[in-house]
Amino acid sequence: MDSHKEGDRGSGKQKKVKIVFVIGGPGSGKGTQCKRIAQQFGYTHLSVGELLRQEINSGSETGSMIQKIMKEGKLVPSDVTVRLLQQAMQEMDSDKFLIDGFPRNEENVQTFENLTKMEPEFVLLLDCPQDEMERRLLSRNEGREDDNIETIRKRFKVFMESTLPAVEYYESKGKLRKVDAGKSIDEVFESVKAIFSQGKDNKVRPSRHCCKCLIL
Ligand SMILES: Nc1ncnc2c1ncn2[C@@H]1O[C@H](COP(=O)(O)OP(=O)(O)OP(=O)(O)O)[C@@H](O)[C@H]1O
Ligand SMILES: Nc1ccn([C@@H]2O[C@H](COP(=O)(O)O)[C@@H](O)[C@H]2O)c(=O)n1
Ligand SMILES: [Mg+2]
Repeated sequence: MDSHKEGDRGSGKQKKVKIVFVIGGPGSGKGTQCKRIAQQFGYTHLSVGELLRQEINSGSETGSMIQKIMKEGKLVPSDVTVRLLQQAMQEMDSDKFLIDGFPRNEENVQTFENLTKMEPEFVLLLDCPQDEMERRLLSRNEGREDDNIETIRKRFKVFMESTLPAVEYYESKGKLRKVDAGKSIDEVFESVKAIFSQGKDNKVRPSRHCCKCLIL
């Protein structure tokens, strides 16, 4: 896949595919905000966690490998994750994708760039204090196997150690857009809307501590 839709090749009309990544700690509200963004701004919402859970539910060998990793709060190898994501993107007739929960580490970034030859337009970071994320996950009640305190703590550690370096990569490229996600759903969406309405020009100034979650 490249940054132009396959079906447009040969017609002389090549449509550029727009990608926005949405990242943030576990429970920062990625899924909640993505649903609203998709509805209001016409994006196709793909949750990478959901794609991995679908693979688990398919009963495949890859699915049982993913299940063990998820239970431990760890990250699935990027070649597996990116191939599932690439397949889902190819199946959708869309030129605007909102990719929820990706990238989670620098390997995710490199594998995505290598396999798809695409880059995100920008990356939305939902920046939320850890105690608030923990409260939200413990009361989510959706039956997720990883919503227990042991796995939640492991997921926080992975976020700090593996995801934040990927956040910093996009910050250094001027592609990071950060919102305070510790507020109510409606208030967070107001900040998110401002970013999606302004598009490219709404850049954040680099800061020493790019993330509230850093201050534990
Ligand atoms: N701003 C908010 N204020 C209070 N509760 C929220 C807010 N945003 C989301 N929630 C609730 O917190 C829980 C986690 O939200 P959500 O599933 O959107 O997070 P997430 O970032 O996608 O988490 P995960 O990484 O585990 O998939 C849900 O029960 C959701 O309804
Ligand atoms: N890029 C990713 C995304 C997710 N995972 C694994 O799935 C779990 C759940 O993800 P959510 O986005 O639904 O929270 C996550 O804890 C990882 O185990 C992944 O490996 N790589
Ligand atoms: Mg989610």
